[in-house]
Parts: sequence; C-alpha cells; structure tokens
Amino acid sequence: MAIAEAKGIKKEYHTGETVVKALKGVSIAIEAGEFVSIAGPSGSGKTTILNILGTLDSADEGELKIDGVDVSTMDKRQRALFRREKIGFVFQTFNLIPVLTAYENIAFSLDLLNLPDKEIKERTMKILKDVGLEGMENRKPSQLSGGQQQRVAVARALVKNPILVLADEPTANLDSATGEAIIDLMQNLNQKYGTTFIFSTHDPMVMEHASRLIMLHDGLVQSDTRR
Ligand SMILES: Nc1ncnc2c1ncn2[C@@H]1O[C@H](COP(=O)(O)OP(=O)(O)OP(=O)(O)O)[C@@H](O)[C@H]1O
Repeated sequence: MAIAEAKGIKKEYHTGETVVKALKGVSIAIEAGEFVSIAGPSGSGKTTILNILGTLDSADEGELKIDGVDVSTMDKRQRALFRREKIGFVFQTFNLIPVLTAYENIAFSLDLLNLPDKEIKERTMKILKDVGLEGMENRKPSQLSGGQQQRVAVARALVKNPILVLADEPTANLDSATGEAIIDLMQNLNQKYGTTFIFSTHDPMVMEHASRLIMLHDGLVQSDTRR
C-alpha cells in the first residue's frame, strides 16, 4: 500500500500582483519503507511538495492520501492532530528548543501523545542510543555540534514511531562528512524500523543514498527512478 499518494497536486503563491505556479500537477505514490530523495533546481517546488505531503500546507487542487486517509479534505485542526501522531519532521536548521536538553527535546514529542512516563523514558533512551548520543542526554543544543543536534532532531522525529519522516535539506547546514553520517543514520533507521523517509536535497552525494530519486523541474516531476 502507498504510504503517501498525491494526485494532480497544484499550488500557487500570490504576492501582490504576482502569481507563482509552484506545483503544476504533481502525482507521486510513495510505498511503505521507501527511502526517497526529492531533488531539482532551486525553485522547482521541493519544499512546497514536502510541506503538502507533511500536511503543513494544503494544495489548491489535487488529492492526497497519507496512510490511506484522505487528508486533502481535513481542516487545519484535523491535519494537526493527524500530523502529531503520524509524521516526523527533520529541518535543515535542526529546530531544537534551546532551553531543553537533548532528552527533553525528544521526550517532548511523546508528552504530546499523552503516553505513560515510564514508556516515554524507555523510548527516549532507546532512540538516543540508536542515534549514537548515549551519555549526551543532558546537554542543551548549544553544547552539541551541528551533526549531534541533527541526530537529536532525527531522534525526535523517529521516537513517536511515525509512518513517514519528511526532511527538507537535512544536510544543508552540515559539512559533507557530517551530512553523509546523518544520511547514513537515517538510512540505518529506515532499514531497522521500516520507517518511510522522504528528503529533499541539492547534494549529489546525498541523492546517491536514496533508493528512489524523484527529480522536480519547474513544478513538475521530471523523472522518477528506483534503483
Ligand atoms: N511563501 C511563498 N510566497 C511566494 N512564493 C513562494 C513562496 N514559497 C515558495 N515560493 C515560490 O514557489 C516556487 C517553489 O518554491 P520551493 O521553495 O518549493 O522550491 P525549492 O525547490 O524548495 O527551492 P530551494 O531549493 O531554493 O529551497 C519558487 O518559485 C518560490 O519562489
């Protein structure tokens, strides 16, 4: 079954008199467990399609099903509840809460799901180990390197066992070796837990790791290759 199925997605942005057709009819179906890269030139629509797939934004036209559920007809509040449970996000600027420790940043996404304290602790400690941050749980983001902060962000996205993780340019603020280590980590977690990942990138090294490469050009899918 497709985890994410987008059909004929169109999106325009209006600024004053100017209209930008960011997506002109994008159809993609992502299967469970895929490790997908969305690439393409600046302005081709990568962030726009990721935001729509992640239910952060809605399309002007087209259908979107996530995990078999039609999210295109949901209102904002329904989408927020759906997203909280089902979708994890990793951002290029990490977006950790500066006053919270690594542990607290991760546990926070489970607090929102109202789980018992014992389960929150077990799951948080396990994922900290999975991302190679055992022993660093009490550090604040400012006491971690960029790569370590992105590991916390990956752990935060994964700890709620989402069906889908979306990452917009997750390596853009990291040097190439650290960026590759983050993609390796995401790939290991994809293989270990079967979580579906979709990430955008400009970086050919990062694209190399994907099991499927979707190229966007000017708001349309230019090519879609599995390997
Ligand atoms: N909020 C907005 N208001 C107006 N235009 C926008 C907005 N967001 C994006 N756009 C325009 O929509 C088009 C697609 O943008 P998008 O950010 O999806 O591209 P991208 O492929 O992610 O680019 P980049 O690689 O530079 O991040 C671009 O022409 C962009 O200028």
